[in-house]
Amino acid sequence: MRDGGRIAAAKAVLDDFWSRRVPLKVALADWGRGARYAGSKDRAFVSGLCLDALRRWRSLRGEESVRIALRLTLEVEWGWTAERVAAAFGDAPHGPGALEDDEQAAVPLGMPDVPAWCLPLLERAGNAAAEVAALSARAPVDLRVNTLKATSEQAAKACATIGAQPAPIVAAALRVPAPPAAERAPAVTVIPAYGRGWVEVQDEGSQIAGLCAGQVAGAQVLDLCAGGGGKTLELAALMENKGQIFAYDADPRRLAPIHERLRRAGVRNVQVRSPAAGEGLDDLEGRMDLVLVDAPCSGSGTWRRRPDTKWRLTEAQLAERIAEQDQVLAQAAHYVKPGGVLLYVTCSVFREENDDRIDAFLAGYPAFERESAAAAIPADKLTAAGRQRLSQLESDGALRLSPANSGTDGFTITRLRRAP
Ligand SMILES: C[S@@+](CC[C@H](N)C(=O)[O-])C[C@H]1O[C@@H](n2cnc3c(N)ncnc32)[C@H](O)[C@@H]1O
Repeated sequence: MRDGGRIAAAKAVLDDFWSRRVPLKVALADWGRGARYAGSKDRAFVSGLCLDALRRWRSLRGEESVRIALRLTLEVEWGWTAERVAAAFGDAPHGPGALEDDEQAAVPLGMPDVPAWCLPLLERAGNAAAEVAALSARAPVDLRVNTLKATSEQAAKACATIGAQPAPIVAAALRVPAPPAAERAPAVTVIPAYGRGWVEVQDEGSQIAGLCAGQVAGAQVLDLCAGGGGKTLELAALMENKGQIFAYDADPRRLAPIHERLRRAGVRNVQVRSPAAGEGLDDLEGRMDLVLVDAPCSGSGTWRRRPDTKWRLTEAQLAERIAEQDQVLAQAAHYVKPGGVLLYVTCSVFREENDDRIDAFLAGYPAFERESAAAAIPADKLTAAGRQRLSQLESDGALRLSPANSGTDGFTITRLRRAP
């Protein structure tokens, strides 16, 4: 496809996204089905352009005009010259139509690139201007080395072909820097090291959240919101396949990929319990050394990777997530043994989904008490600089990771100990 055709396609996808408010990947897939002529490079261009436009939608004037947002994305983010952009727009019959004078003259606005109703929440979370800017940037691809199958040296060597470098905080983690705008990130899932189960794609912040489980080899662990198993796999490696993990999720469809992932990663200490098979958790009551609640949340910490989700989030949805968080915390409490730990994790930076939920929980469950999450991480799992950094990121009883303060996705981690 010619550039003009690709830009016109991005406009059609964004128009569809805004009119239906579906996930961007749905709008892209629907366009792709009708565009059999589009090759993989065309699809990557269209999706990359849509994502970059949505990352800075308000400051690139998307609320005013999709065409202006696309023009500014290409010029400001992708570094195209004004002449190249104008030629592509006006390339009849492929392009989206020649730019008008007012479209040519539009300059970016100094607007925060989040929905207006989220601003007070981010202000309460602190450092709002820097966080909003960091949440609107591209993210690197982080890899977790699966120590059940490879050493960090083996994995680092095998992933050098895709530009992976040591990540700054987690000792064995690898990071593929975000590619320059207009370039594609390397396809991690096609490299042999991925096929062999040596590495998993997992943001460094998510890896840190899992490490807050602490010294768990040989322990009895319930991963109550296991979903596709990202943290289950990490816990199994941390436990060196010793002890037992029960992986559960209220939504059996979310659990579906876990079986294949466990197999590929060489995990042997996980029992999947699915409500679809009528498998409950009653026998685990009061028996778990650790219950991980990787809670359903707004995902505000992941807006770098999924910028469409910030524009789709509504206040009603946030209220629903908050109700689910209260429910799942209360549920989790019953499985923690006396002296055991409840680890509460969200990929949200909002205090409303973290501190407020924990305060509400502790009011009803006074046997639990906050303890340091960063201090629980086994020392050898962090780089020296990472250990120091994390010790500075704990405040009001939670470890707070974010693109601006730790260079990771936003995660808030609270460790609660049940009295013996
Ligand atoms: C953030 S996702 C989990 C991601 C997963 N741990 C991972 O690392 O890939 C949250 C999950 O919580 C599940 N969930 C929501 N309410 C629940 C409940 N009351 N009990 C168990 N799971 C629940 C959702 O179905 C969803 O899969």
